[in-house]
Amino acid sequence: MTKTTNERELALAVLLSVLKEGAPAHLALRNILEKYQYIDKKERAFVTRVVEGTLEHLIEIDYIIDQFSKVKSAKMKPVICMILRISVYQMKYMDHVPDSAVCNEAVKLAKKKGFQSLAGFVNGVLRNIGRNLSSITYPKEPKSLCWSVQYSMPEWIIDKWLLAYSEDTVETILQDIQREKPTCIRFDPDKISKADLTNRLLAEGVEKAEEHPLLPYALLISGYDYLGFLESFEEGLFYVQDASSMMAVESLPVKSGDYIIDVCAAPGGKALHAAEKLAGTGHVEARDLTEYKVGLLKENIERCGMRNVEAVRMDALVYDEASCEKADIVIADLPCSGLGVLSGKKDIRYRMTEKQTTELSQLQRKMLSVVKDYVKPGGCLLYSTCTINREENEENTAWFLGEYPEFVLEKEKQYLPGIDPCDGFYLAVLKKQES
Ligand SMILES: C[S@@+](CC[C@H](N)C(=O)[O-])C[C@H]1O[C@@H](n2cnc3c(N)ncnc32)[C@H](O)[C@@H]1O
Repeated sequence: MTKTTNERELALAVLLSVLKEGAPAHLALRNILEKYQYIDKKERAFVTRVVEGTLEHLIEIDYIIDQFSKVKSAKMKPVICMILRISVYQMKYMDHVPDSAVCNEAVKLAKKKGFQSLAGFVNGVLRNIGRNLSSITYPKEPKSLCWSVQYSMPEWIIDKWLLAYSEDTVETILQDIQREKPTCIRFDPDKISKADLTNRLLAEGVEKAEEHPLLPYALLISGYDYLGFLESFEEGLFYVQDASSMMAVESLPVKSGDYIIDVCAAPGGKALHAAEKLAGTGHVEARDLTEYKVGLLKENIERCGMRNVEAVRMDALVYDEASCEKADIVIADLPCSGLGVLSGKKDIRYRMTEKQTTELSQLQRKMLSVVKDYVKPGGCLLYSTCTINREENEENTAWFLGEYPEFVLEKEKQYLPGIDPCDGFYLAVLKKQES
């Protein structure tokens, strides 16, 4: 087996686990890169690029395959379909890989995976695509179909956004989602200065580290292999988090000594950020539903060396009498459709359905009506999601204010990808009146 085949085989394994078994892409990719730590930086970059690129262009790739294959992609054996997909991605988007090499490797991989009898089919479809790639015609209308193929976004999502935002805004969002972006990290200026952290990162092999335009304690970094390998990460000197998500805690009136409950806290971005704002005082109770999630919280608390935050297993849907009117701040960063973070999590768009977004908005309402009681009079409830779906955001906040007039809206902001310099994110700060 050649090294090249090996990389494609790893990409194939990740994509099958994502698109066939429903594993989240970032976790499936991380697991395989951790398992194959011995492969070099270039090979790891190839696997990452093929996985992310194939997901990013999946609808377009299937459209291309379906132009040249009698058996449509939806009807193919999953392994064969996925081999064709990663191959079309390389042919269309990786100029340095010759089409003939892509075809040969695809045929070898099909045989290796036990599909000897379909090797000719794979070869025929790919050679045909290779010959005609530059003359493929794309749909021109309706807009949602045209953009669906161009930006590989399911049509129902585009239709939903077109109802909420202008055409220009929707196209800006779609373009931004396809753009390659640096990773955003948060650091605690009380622990390390920006200059010292930047120097550490550059010394550890990160190519670029720049201040984020929204926040002085956020850096945009790029040109690294795997963050988990960096000593500065292991030492807890930074936390990977988008700036929009940092704006949630940044919008809160956190003061020394506050008691804060984060009802859906894992993996801990906002809980740890709030604990940092407390500067060693007060207490953050970081809750989540399962032992696994509480484990993730504990890992991050430990790595960041925080003492004023504690991970607790608790169901946000079940009323906790002991918390009634105890918290200065309740953070409700609730499960959502994730349609604001499609740039980093490229697979969400293929998993989420319209029906699920409605179910999620109902779930969010239920959670809010339970956890609102934990806020002290005069305290605040933060409601946030990483989606740009109005039903889960502004509409839920309007519903909440109608149901619970003891709360008033202090702040509300919808960040949009491409319009704001960050992911899509929604936040509402709701203050509970004193009387
Ligand atoms: C958007 S994520 C939270 C992200 C987190 N606030 C952060 O900043 O890192 C939503 C979380 O809600 C948790 N969750 C889902 N249902 C829950 C429930 N019934 N009770 C508590 N947590 C729940 C999920 O496990 C997930 O970790």
